[in-house]
Amino acid sequence: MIEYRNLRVALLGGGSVGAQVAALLLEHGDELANRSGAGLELVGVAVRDLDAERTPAIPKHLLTTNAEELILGADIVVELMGGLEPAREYILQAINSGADVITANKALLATHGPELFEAAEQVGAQLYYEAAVGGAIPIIRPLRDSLAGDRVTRILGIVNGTTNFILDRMDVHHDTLEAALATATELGYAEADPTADVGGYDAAQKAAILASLAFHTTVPLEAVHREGITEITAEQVDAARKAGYVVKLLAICERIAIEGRDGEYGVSARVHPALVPVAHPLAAVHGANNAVFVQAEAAGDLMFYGAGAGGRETASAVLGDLVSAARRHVIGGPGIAESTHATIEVLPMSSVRTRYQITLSVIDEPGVLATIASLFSEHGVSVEAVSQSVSDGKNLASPTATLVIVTHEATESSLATTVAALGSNSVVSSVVSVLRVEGV
Ligand SMILES: NC(=O)C1=CN([C@@H]2O[C@H](COP(=O)(O)OP(=O)(O)OC[C@H]3O[C@@H](n4cnc5c(N)ncnc54)[C@H](OP(=O)(O)O)[C@@H]3O)[C@@H](O)[C@H]2O)C=CC1
Ligand SMILES: N[C@@H](CC=O)C(=O)O
Repeated sequence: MIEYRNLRVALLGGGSVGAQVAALLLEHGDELANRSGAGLELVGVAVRDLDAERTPAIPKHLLTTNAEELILGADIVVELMGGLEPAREYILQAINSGADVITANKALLATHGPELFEAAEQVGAQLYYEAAVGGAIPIIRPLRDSLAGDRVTRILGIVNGTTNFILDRMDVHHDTLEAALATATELGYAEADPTADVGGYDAAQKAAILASLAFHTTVPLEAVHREGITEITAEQVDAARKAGYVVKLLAICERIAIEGRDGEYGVSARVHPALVPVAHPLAAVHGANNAVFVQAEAAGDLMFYGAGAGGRETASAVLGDLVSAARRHVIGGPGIAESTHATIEVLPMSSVRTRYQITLSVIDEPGVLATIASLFSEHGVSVEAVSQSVSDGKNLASPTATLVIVTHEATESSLATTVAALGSNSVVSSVVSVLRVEGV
């Protein structure tokens, strides 16, 4: 039997993820010690309510409400409380007392990442955050280490398990958004405040983290364009399916050429619902799974897929970080600096180019199609396909028809002016919906 040196592990949070981390750490301690070269001793779990029921149960003697005391003397601090404060304060306390830190807190990293990385660099500590994006999927390490020698050009993915679960339920089981969210919450996928999921905030935080890492810069959270799924209706999901698409909440981070500045590039990051063709691999991502496509100049296309949320699944990524942190303690040496010091221009949403599907309710009379087509062309947006459904016959005095128009790639700004012109034209009764089309 090998005698290992013990590392003291303090866990902050014993909720969906924290309780699973504690259980796995206690169950698999010997195996983890063999892989790390050090024993991992769980010295305590900080929570708010000592009497709350936990699944799986955490031994009572490990629970404490005194996080600050727990951090003192820990070699590794695992932050799984969520939220900005006091998580930020505790992480800084841990770093400054010489501990390595593991966190799954994307909200904190997207908001205060530079401050935390800087603090860690100052004292030679390491901040690990594999679980912050994509749950169980290894995506942070591949971007930070495996692809460090390549140039990433695009990331396209589903990075929020809750919204994917909801949209999938709406599509496959015809659940309402509210019913599907209640199930996602029960299953431990949703954030403490699920507005973070359905409003696209959680995905935007993950997009900021991925873009910063992939493009070796700092992409502030405020620079990520964000739209959630709260406006997506059952009718849109059904209509999309009939037209050969699935609605997904996507995060897209791109390195794009800056118009009018030869040879110069900027980056953009956006989160919004989009239509994905049914044949695209992202359309087959069901439940709370996530999938991230990474395009890099030399590597080409890579796809990362798996459980994007869930306590036990996410705990797997946290334990991977724990083993890495323990190995670093055994081997010694400085931490890996986050290479986000370069400043690359973050481009506004108006400069993004993509395709769109616009659904219009129009007056059903001769010449309307020609008027609509000329409005698109006047604003520099090229139409790829048009389909028209017959008048509903409800109002015979002024019959209407539904036009579904799919465009070629256009900039957001030209699409916006086109939609404004359509909305104010007398042949258009209403602009029913505008959705971006991705993954074509
Ligand atoms: N759930 C998931 O699928 C995933 C979650 N994450 C991230 O992991 C982190 C944890 O998520 P999750 O486990 O779902 O969250 P939970 O809300 O289930 O758990 C939070 C835990 O932190 C404790 N806590 C909160 N505030 C304090 C405080 N001020 N002092 C002491 N303890 C505190 C709570 O104590 P008490 O139980 O007593 O209330 C609870 O045990 C979050 O950052 C989340 O974004 C990342 C990937 C996936
Ligand atoms: N609420 C998040 C949890 C994981 O990050 C999600 O649904 O993806």
